[in-house]
Amino acid sequence: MEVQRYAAHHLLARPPPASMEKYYGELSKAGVGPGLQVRGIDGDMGKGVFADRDFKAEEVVLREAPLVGAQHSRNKREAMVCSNCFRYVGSIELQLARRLLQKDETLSEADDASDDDMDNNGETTTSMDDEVRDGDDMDENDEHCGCSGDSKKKKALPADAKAALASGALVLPYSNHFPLPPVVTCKGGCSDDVYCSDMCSDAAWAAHHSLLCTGPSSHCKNTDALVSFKEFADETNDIFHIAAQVIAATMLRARKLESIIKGKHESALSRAWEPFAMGFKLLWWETVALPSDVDPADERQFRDQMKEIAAQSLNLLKSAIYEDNYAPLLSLEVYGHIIGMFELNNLEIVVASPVEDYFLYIDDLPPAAKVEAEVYTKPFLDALGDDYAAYCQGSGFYTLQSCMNHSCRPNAKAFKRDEDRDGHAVLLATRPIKRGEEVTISYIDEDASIEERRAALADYAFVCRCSRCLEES
Ligand SMILES: C[S@@+](CC[C@H](N)C(=O)[O-])C[C@H]1O[C@@H](n2cnc3c(N)ncnc32)[C@H](O)[C@@H]1O
Repeated sequence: MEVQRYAAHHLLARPPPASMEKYYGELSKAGVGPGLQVRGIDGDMGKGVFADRDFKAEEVVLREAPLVGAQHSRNKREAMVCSNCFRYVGSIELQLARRLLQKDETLSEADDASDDDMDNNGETTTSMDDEVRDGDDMDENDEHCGCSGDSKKKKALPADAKAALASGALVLPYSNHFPLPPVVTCKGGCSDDVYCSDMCSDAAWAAHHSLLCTGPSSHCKNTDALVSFKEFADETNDIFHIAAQVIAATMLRARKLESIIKGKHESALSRAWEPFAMGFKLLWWETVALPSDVDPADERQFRDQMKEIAAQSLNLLKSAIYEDNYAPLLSLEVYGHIIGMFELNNLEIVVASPVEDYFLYIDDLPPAAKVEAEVYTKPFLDALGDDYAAYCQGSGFYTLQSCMNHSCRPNAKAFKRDEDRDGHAVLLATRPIKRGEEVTISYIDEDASIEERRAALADYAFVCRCSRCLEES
């Protein structure tokens, strides 16, 4: 046990500046983040990202794929996207059918819930799940077009219309203007994940999915436990899905390295862990800010509940993929720090939907063509209501973006352009950035007052020391 604890501490130790700079230097030589350099900062700020050349205002500073990431589970049921690169797949018809079926399910769940409420004499309850569920408060991309379906007057669609959409028997006008890559199913045979190409399927399989697949060809030793782990994550916190990716990816890399560094499990594990060792981490349940609806007197109980939920999730994952050689990686301490790392570093994955583009296109057609097309499209738009504009939502950990410090006077921002239709993080310069200057983003709404900014940054567990906060305090 002591040995295991030591090994977990070893994994969680902050890498010394020299090995950190070597790691990012090698990434830079390999072409990751051209024009940027990661280096240590004086004081206790750890590391930051610096411009290695001048950037013009509005220029792309960084475009980077997530190291690990997942679509939020609720969103996964309505938007069908590649689990590796987050591009939409299939066809407009298939996407519409999925969305409509999901809407039906949500409505029937709501009916069941209102029946339950009646059973509870009308009382409503809040549970821990409300605190730990993640990603329900997306605020990007929520501009709606003027073509919103009329949900008040909506008529139920016949079931066969949805089936015809899903099977491809019903082709909507102009949908061929929005071609999507074909759906590639998981090579392990699970129905949880689909891909846009064999390349994406192979990449995910090699990186982590071979251990996290619930299908018949999975390499996981107990797929029943894995199914329970995934259901538990869906019910409590999506972030557990991504934590499992980190663990599976590290185990798979360590196995490969072991064949090179023969018999040295520990050094193979440390080397395999390196991409995540670099991420800034704190223990999840001790770090998250106390939600406003939790009484400060109940703080300990709140944190203990979060720890308990993490422990339950980890136990399910261990039943599925535990191996003695990687015991420290599967300790609660490391698991809690992986989730804490996401809390402090992750970026929202947002991908605009081709379904919204499609309805906007129909809305913009010349009047005669529009009337003709709407005979087919309007019933679907009405059935969807505002959901026609739902987009892909998820969360990802990005190697370079996660090294960027916050400033209330940032010089860069995360911004998806029209052409950015995948899960890459895209950062644009908000003003000219000179070579040698630190590249900073704002983690919060920087237009708020200093008090509001401080309160919002409590979620990230630090007191801001940017030039603006220093001036204003
Ligand atoms: C996403 S990480 C940024 C990279 C981090 N400096 C590192 O060494 O990995 C966020 C953490 O960096 C530190 N940080 C970022 N911006 C800061 C700021 N303006 N003032 C003080 N600390 C900051 C905080 O500890 C914060 O939790």
